[in-house]
Amino acid sequence: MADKLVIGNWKLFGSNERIREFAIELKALSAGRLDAQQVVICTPYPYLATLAAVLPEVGVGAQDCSVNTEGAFTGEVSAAMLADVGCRWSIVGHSERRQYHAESDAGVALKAVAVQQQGLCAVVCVGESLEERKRGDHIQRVASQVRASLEGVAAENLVVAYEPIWAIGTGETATPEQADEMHGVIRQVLVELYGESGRALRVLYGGSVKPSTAGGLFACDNIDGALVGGASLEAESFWQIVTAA
Ligand SMILES: O=C(CO)COP(=O)(O)O
Repeated sequence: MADKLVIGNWKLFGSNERIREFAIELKALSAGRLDAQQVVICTPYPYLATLAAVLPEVGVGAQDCSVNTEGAFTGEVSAAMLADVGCRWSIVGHSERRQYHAESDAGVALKAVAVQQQGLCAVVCVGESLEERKRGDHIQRVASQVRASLEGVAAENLVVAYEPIWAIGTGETATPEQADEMHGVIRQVLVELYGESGRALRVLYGGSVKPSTAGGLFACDNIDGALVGGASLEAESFWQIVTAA
């Protein structure tokens, strides 16, 4: 498992029954080789506590978090609540949140701060659209997204995930060269923002990661792990990606 970090993002999938089956299957496949610091699963909110109970061998993560701590904010879930149910990670700024809920870079940064203030690790997502890549604007776009999405965010308990929008759920993975190039750019920005501690931050790749593509991506110097959507829903394919790390 080297020192890569693999995070599964279940998005809007799952059920109590599915999580219990998944736990049994993953325990059987992994036979004691799981490390909760390196393997994380982000489920919908209602299943976080179940996951923490049935699969303590993995880190438990949420897919979003409120900027608010408590109050009259119907429908929101705070970082303190996430911590309270055994959650140690939260994705913030996923492109699906940015697209369907109009989340801005500034809003994402506030969420990351809220997550970190409760001692959770924030997984901040960035990534360009297909149009931006075709125009040749992708490097500049992602660099500016990283800067703006990390405004006020600490280097401690921070992971950045590069997820090109055109590669999410499309079956079209970025090539290791495309991903490694962008990860190098992101690392440069992290050094700009945090000095030498920025160099040690983990930058994950996400977007159609499959057992067949994980090895090539993980072989790249700048790729510190993966944020896996579809392939994290089955214990077998998820475990194959974890073992490729
Ligand atoms: O959005 C993703 C993970 O956050 C990637 O999803 P897929 O792996 O299904 O492309």
